[in-house]
Amino acid sequence: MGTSALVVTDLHVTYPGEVRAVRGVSLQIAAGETLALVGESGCGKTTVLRTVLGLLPAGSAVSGSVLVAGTEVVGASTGTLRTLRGLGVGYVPQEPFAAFDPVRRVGHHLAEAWRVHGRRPAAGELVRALEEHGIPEPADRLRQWPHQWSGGMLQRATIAAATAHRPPLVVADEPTSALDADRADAVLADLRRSSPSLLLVSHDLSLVARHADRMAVCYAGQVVETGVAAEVLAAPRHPYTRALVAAVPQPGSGRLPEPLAGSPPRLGAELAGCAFAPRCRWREDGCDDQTPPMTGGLACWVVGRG
Ligand SMILES: Nc1ncnc2c1ncn2[C@@H]1O[C@H](COP(=O)(O)OP(=O)(O)OP(=O)(O)O)[C@@H](O)[C@H]1O
Repeated sequence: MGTSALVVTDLHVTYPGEVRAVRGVSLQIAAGETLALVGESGCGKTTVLRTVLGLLPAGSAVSGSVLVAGTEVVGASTGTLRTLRGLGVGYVPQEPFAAFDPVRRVGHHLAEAWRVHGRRPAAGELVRALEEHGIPEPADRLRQWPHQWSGGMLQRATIAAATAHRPPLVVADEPTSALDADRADAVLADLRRSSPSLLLVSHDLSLVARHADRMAVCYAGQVVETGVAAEVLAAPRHPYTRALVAAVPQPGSGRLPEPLAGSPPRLGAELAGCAFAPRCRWREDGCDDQTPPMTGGLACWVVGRG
């Protein structure tokens, strides 16, 4: 078997101010695979992504291991991380308009993917990059300003920049949340086609169902369930995953969405027991005592036993 695109082992990240955003996350992405990281706002998805990119704010405490195509990110030098970004891992941001400098032409932004590595794109390389992502009349388009492009086209240009050097892994943080459903599907299809392996952060479970091979469900900085995306979504096992799925409207099913009551724990303190227990309808005595271990893709004292 070849080297995995990403192996995260027992990752802990604490931001300055004692915010324990990630608490013992382990993940693996095989070559060719798309893994979706899902969960409510604040559960630590972006923090995992920032760690993979080596872009945590100064003063953050990190332990564990993050191997990107075999290269250790945790504790790596600034130089190693700079080389890794773009060559080892490409990044697609959430908001394409925010990613582009409004007073620079699109071609300038795209060329930056080469400049950061001390290179200059060869003649025709920028045009080819846009062509590969279905941008019509790329030579003319390169000379345009970001505001002359649609959000979907700009997001294809960020994908072109992220994959310019064919990195083995691409990470994308809610890459289609600013797009309508049709454009979102087209952009996701483009992203998957051009990414050898993909870590996709998304809160949109229907998008995950259509585009991810596997998924990991995150709650309060921990992974509580992981598995084949279609199987997890069709038959969620963890009480939190069940609640997430039940909260999604299913047009035509005759079933009303059930919003998840309560809020996640504050991330300042050590958590005792299962972090989801205070919101869990299956909670039993003992759930608060110890954190359930991840066994067979599930971290739950009650469901895991049954
Ligand atoms: N620079 C920072 N300093 C301190 N706390 C931070 C910092 N960045 C994020 N946090 C906190 O860390 C926790 C995890 O944030 P993170 O952005 O990883 O969550 P998320 O699941 O990606 O949320 P969202 O879907 O809203 O982006 C949150 O409580 C957040 O407020």
